Amino acid sequence: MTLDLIEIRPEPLTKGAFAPFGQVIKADHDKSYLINEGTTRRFHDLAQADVSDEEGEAILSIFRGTPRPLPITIAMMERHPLGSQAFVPMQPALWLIVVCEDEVPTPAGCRAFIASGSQGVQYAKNVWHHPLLVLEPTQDFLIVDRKGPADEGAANLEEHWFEGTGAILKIP
Ligand SMILES: NC(=O)N[C@@H](O)C(=O)O
Ligand code: NI
Repeated sequence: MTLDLIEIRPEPLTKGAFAPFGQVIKADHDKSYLINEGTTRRFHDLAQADVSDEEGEAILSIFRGTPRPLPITIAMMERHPLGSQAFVPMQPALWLIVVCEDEVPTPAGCRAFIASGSQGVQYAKNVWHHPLLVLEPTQDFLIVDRKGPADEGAANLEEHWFEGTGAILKIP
């Protein structure tokens, strides 16, 4: 079966452009102050984890991403109905983000962003996004998201697979 593929060109990640989907996590000087006798600059309160629904608690993990085959094809989107999910890169390499505002995601409704190695994001709760997309052989990310009660199963992961359609990311 041939897929009906559209092309999406990633746009540069900015706070304003990403605002409908969550927050950009970046060392923003305006939100910083010196601590530790002036030896450390704290970039304070850049994003707020939203994980407490249904007895959730915040956890920190590391995702070691590896590239998908080229051309990167977006065939599905996912979301976490019970909590936010933050990705903070642990090395200076570009990476990709794909999100969608629509209640039912479609390839044409997706927006793609290219992020620098000094930019992280937090997807707001229940925002459609594609699983981690990296460009280097391995890219580590610090993840802040939600752990729920043992019996909740996959309650915090909803997937939507496109049927017969998809999007190819045109990487600059
Ligand atoms: N499934 C999982 O833990 N990872 C995804 O949520 C993702 O956004 O990469
Ligand atoms: Ni996710």
